[in-house]
Amino acid sequence: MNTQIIAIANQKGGVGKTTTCANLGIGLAQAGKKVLLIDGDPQGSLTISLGNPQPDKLPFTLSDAMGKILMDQPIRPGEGILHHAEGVDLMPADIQLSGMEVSLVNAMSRETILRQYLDTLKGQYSHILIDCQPSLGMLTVNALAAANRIIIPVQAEYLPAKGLEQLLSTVNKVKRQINPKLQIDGILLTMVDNRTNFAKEIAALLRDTYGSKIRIFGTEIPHSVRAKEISAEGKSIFAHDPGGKVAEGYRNLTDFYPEIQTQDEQAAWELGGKGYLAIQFCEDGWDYTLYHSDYSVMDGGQLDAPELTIQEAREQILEAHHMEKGRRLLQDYDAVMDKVAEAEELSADHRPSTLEKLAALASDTPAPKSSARSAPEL
Ligand SMILES: Nc1ncnc2c1ncn2[C@@H]1O[C@H](COP(=O)(O)OP(=O)(O)OP(=O)(O)O)[C@@H](O)[C@H]1O
Repeated sequence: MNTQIIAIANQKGGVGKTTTCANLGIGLAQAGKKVLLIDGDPQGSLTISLGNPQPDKLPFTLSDAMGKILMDQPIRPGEGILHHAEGVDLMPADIQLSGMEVSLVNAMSRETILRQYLDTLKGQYSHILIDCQPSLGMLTVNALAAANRIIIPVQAEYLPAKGLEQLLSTVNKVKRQINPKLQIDGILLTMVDNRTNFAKEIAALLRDTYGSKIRIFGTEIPHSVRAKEISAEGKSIFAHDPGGKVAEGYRNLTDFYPEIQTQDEQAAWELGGKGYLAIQFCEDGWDYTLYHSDYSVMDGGQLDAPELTIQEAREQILEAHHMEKGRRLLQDYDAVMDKVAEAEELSADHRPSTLEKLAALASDTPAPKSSARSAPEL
């Protein structure tokens, strides 16, 4: 099984990491995925919110698992993993994990201890979600080193720019030095209060500042006291308040999530009025086509660099075509391809047929010219 490992990270506390981890995880499990949640925070809030009010009474937690990896001791299959009634598995955490963080400082391969632990579990799950602690310390670095994706929840109440810069620079460092596969899935706005314009302003600010580099999820999680209640209940928002708006938000995020995986392999962008770029993963790298605004072909080719993420490939392609400046607005790939097909059909309709050409020759009047630049000559 190909396992997606998703770190839910933001060094700012109380932005909705735990709530997102639990509800996206349970949402994915309800959609038939095999999901493991990892509590990566010594506060154990994920562990508590999934019905284990006293994490320090649990016989085995993440610090034990990481300790065994550090000591080169074997871990029994499924050791310490708890099962939640709503279909997810959980590797819990308790306060001992902060002691583990201290011992990691002098350990060999200290950044990859969690990765080594997850390597023992990988084939058994389609998704592993890690709830990170609110800091950029060694435990978060371990989570980023183990993950291939990151979701960044941002509370829509504060200007998040400065903290985000720090987080992004840590992500880039981890990507450069330890984990080149790491990529940011997107920023998720949480606790959005629709009675104020604040969320809209923050979303607009985030789009302006990061929109060309990072996806800002179209789905937002509304603010609701019902979300606050779930951690005491030990269940998901889907069980606690299935008809509520927070459940709807997390349901939308869950539905959208598999699409993100597809978008990693093929995507299209509108280039701020200059046309479109479509990219698709192929065996040797990235196949791409640039289109004019009328969807006629401008240029195309292949970038022989399969190690790049789709966003990195996009930037290299645009740079090679001197189009690096300006906006890139993510489009629905299939919708763009439909438009391209329509434009091709239209240009084929306008292309003179052989009969028309012969008739034009006979009557000595010129045949109508093809309007599409992409159309091959007859
Ligand atoms: N959509 C929401 N509406 C209202 N309250 C929410 C919502 N989502 C989460 N909360 C509440 O906000 C608080 C912080 O949420 P959560 O624990 O998920 O954040 P966190 O980023 O994991 O925090 P920490 O950094 O401390 O681990 C909790 O009390 C939670 O119940």
